[in-house]
Amino acid sequence: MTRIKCCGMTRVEDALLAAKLGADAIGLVFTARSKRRVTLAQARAIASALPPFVGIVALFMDDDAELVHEVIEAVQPDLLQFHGEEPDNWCAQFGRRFLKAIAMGEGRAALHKLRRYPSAAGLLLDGHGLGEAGGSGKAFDWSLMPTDLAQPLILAGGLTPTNVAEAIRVAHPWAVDVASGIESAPGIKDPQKLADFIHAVRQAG
Ligand SMILES: O=C(O)c1ccccc1N[C@@H]1O[C@H](COP(=O)(O)O)[C@@H](O)[C@H]1O
Repeated sequence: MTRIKCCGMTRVEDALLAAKLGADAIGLVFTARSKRRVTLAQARAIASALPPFVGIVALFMDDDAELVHEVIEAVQPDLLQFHGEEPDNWCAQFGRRFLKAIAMGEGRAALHKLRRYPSAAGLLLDGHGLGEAGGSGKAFDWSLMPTDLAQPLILAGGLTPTNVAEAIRVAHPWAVDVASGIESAPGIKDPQKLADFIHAVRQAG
């Protein structure tokens, strides 16, 4: 079964709907580089409303360690996600499980970076280019998804209710991660797209 993370939640009602429809995790974005950035107060409200067994992932992109510490203290996320050029030892300094995102916009050239994160609990392959922020709706060539890595791989970038089944068929990821493909505006989730996305993933197996 392919796990599902719905990223860029800014409203309690959207996070609750994702949980009700069967999302395994929701993502909260804290980096100032995002249109989906949440305040600590928003994040706390979403985190405390979520039912049990739905994970909370806190996303950063080349941010100060101080911000990461503040979020850990205030929100108690289950996982951290680092989306920038943070090295493995920097990501590991918080003593928390983390996902490391790799910008696959560079194509095959980005693949060697996957070996640089032995401490990561999982590797997230996203469609954006080096230096660009994620959450852009850009897909990459799913056939580049490696099959020989020990860590679970999460597929992200430009996934939608329409293309996610094909993405799973080609890439066989442990999980899929979506932000813009289930939105009506940045940070505002569309209930129908959310339902269609989760249904499409569950049908794909
Ligand atoms: O969502 C954001 O605003 C964001 C900002 C900076 C770094 C990462 C971000 N989101 C991540 O990007 C993937 C792909 O997004 P999309 O589905 O292509 O819109 C998303 O799942 C988040 O993990």
